[in-house]
Amino acid sequence: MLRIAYFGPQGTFTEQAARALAPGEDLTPYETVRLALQAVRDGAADAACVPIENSVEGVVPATLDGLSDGDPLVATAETILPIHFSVLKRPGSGEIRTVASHPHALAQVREWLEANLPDATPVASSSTAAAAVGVVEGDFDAAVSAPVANEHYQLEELATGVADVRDAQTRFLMVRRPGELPAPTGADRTSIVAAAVNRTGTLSDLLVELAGRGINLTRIDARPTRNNFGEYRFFIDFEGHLAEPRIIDAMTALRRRCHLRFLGSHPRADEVVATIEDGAGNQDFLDAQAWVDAVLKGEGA
Ligand SMILES: O=C(O)C(=O)C[C@]1(C(=O)O)C=C[C@@H](O)C=C1
Repeated sequence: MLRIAYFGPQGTFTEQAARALAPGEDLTPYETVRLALQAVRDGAADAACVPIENSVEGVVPATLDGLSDGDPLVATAETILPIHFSVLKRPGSGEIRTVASHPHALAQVREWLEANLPDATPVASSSTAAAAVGVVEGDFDAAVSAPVANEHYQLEELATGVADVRDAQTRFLMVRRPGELPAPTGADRTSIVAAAVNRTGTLSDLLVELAGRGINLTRIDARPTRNNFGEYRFFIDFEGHLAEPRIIDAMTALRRRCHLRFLGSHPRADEVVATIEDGAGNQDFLDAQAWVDAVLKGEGA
């Protein structure tokens, strides 16, 4: 049985994602994303499930930072969950003066809170489930949690199906120590961290390597390196798999231009097939290489 670390405690959206990605495996909650990733680095877990990106609030900074520092980890699978919340309180409790949740969750219910609990002070907690635990323990009056949190904690639903934006979604990754990559499917995502020198046009130079090969980006984020003020790392996700000739061509070009960390190539949860422009397919790259090889051997010109 695989040992799966996940961003907990029990009752987070991440636990739901871990159950979907690793059904029947041995799941262990960790209080922070960093600790869940550390468990994999230390060998205490075979893989970790962590949130990466929400359709309303954007990336989860703790995950980006946790993947770019420390020993390398690579994503081997992803899942996307619909996100709507339940607001939980202690059974029979009175006035709601504080309402706690993960900052990403609070940001997704800001309008609902203004309309329904205008006098309650929002308080950040380490996760949506940690907020529910805090309500049980009397630290807060209400928690904005995943609906499944109600199965773990003895709380009462004040409201459910709460979301400022309908159809909000969060994408989660399963990450492991580097090893064999999942096979390409044609609907894959590759993730890298690029640390380029601070000079005019540096980001544009990196993006040109991808755009020039017809590779479609699915996300780009910048995070400070935390060493020198104003110095950033770029987190770039794009369509395709490292095993494809067109992606190999792009990655070798990027590797010459900047320091790269590979964060994985794996099937996309939404199964969206990669956009391939005319002349930019894998066979085009193979044909071009075969022509150069023939010229070198004196078999063509
Ligand atoms: O706190 C949780 O339940 C989580 O799994 C984290 C998280 C996030 O990091 O965005 C996951 C999904 C929701 O968008 C809100 C919180």
